[in-house]
Amino acid sequence: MMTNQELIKELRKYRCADLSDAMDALGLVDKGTMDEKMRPLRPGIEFKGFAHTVKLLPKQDKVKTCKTVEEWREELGKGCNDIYNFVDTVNEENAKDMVICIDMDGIRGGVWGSEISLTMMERGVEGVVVDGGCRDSYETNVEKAPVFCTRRTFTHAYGRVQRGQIGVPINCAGVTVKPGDVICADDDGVLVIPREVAEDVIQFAKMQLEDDIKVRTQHYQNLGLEPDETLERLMK
Ligand SMILES: O=C([O-])CC(=O)C(=O)O
Ligand SMILES: [Mg+2]
Repeated sequence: MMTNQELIKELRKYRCADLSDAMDALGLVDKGTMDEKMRPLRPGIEFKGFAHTVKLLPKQDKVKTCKTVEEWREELGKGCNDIYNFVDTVNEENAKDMVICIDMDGIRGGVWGSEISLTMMERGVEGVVVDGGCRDSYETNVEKAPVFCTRRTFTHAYGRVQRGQIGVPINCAGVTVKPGDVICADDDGVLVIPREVAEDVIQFAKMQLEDDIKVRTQHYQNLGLEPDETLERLMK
């Protein structure tokens, strides 16, 4: 049995493609494959970590009509206190290797954005996977925030969702994610590897990547290309 730290260090060597092929080898074809609507906010985001799950629910109460900005500030503050109660379950002690996974139950709303990205980057999370919306997308990319989401939107989460549960199994882009499952994200999408099979995938992923590097190294030579970091993943 590997420690989580040993496991994640090893899994970070592999591409989602290698890990997915390894899941295939174990008979788990597409069991952890999130819907392809789950995309990185920009090319080049890659991370792996352990799921911290958040479930939000469709808003039940009617929204208020505010007549003054003071009234609106108070109302929005109340709404945010409700929706964002998960923020303080993440801190500098537990954030390392954590991937926040949010299920918005199919509701529109930019629960993620350029401010909460900075909050979570300060705390030290590995990444964020939102089955739902991210807004302030341009700023979030300027900040180099590690965000995957199924939609971009300018809308807020206020008036659209409300508090659900934290640390329970969720449905995230078509896959059941349990707290502690391994979340693997790169330009191809997001793969969920249940913790209980995560050590078993390694030998198969290693085979896939070793074979790939061998074949592609030959192509690089044939084409007169300089080797790059994609051929050096196993040296990390
Ligand atoms: O209001 C929110 O929390 C979502 C948002 O726009 C941000 O994080 O910048
Ligand atoms: Mg914002």
